[in-house]
Amino acid sequence: MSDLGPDGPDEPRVPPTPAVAALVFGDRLELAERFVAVLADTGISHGLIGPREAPRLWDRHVLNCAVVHEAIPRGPQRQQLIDVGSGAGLPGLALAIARPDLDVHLVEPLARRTGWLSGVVAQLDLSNVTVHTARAEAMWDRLQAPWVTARAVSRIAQLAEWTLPLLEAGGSLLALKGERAAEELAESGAALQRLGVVDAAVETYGSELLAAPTFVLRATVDEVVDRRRFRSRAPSSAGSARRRADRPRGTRRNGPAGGEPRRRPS
Ligand SMILES: C[S@@+](CC[C@H](N)C(=O)[O-])C[C@H]1O[C@@H](n2cnc3c(N)ncnc32)[C@H](O)[C@@H]1O
Repeated sequence: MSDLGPDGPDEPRVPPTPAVAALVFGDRLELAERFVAVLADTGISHGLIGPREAPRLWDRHVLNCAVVHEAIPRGPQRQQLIDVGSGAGLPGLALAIARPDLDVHLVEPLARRTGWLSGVVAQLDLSNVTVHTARAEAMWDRLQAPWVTARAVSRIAQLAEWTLPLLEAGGSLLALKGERAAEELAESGAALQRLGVVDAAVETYGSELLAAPTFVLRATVDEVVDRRRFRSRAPSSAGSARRRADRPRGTRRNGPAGGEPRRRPS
């Protein structure tokens, strides 16, 4: 792997490790450095991250994502986390490196991206990561966790539709957002409530460590969300075909609340 950029020897592609990275990653710093090196190399050459991002891979991407681990208390047991729309492994891989006590599921529909992600997981020998090639909605019957993360996937109302059914009762969606997170929450608070969110707030992480802190829109549910609240059509997967086959004849997925069969007009 070359550490020189495409513009020649004066243009280093792998950014130097900032001192603060050791505070965030502790004894996993070397793994984080290897992740940054892969991002700077095949992450860019495979188009998962823009070439202009190379100099700011640490502060704007890997550290910016990893500091969010503070939102997740350490418990006596391993916890599951589902990262939706992982792309180049952000925030999922950054969190899996920072927190080996988490079992991280990367959910990303584009096979080209999950192929790359699986390669990185193998290269870094990360035993706490599983990669799924699927949309979030296709995982509703297959994964459930107390934590779901996402960065730059969609606005919060749409993201909530896709991800809330992946949460256990009491679980939280942690959506990494820009500076306008509070505005987005104000616009979408009512929609989130309708979707089953009982508590939503904007939190900041990394204020003492990073030049620009990370804004997280946290949306919490108190019970497993009834998927019939959602407009999103079930994905065409073996799972949804099976669910359709299981459904009594004459009923529809988006039937009236309570799941009563919709009556045919006589
Ligand atoms: C702009 S990229 C962001 C990637 C990464 N999270 C980051 O911050 O660099 C958005 C990603 O979300 C994925 N995506 C879009 N809709 C999705 C869905 N319904 N379920 C899971 N992933 C989705 C896309 O394939 C894409 O990789």
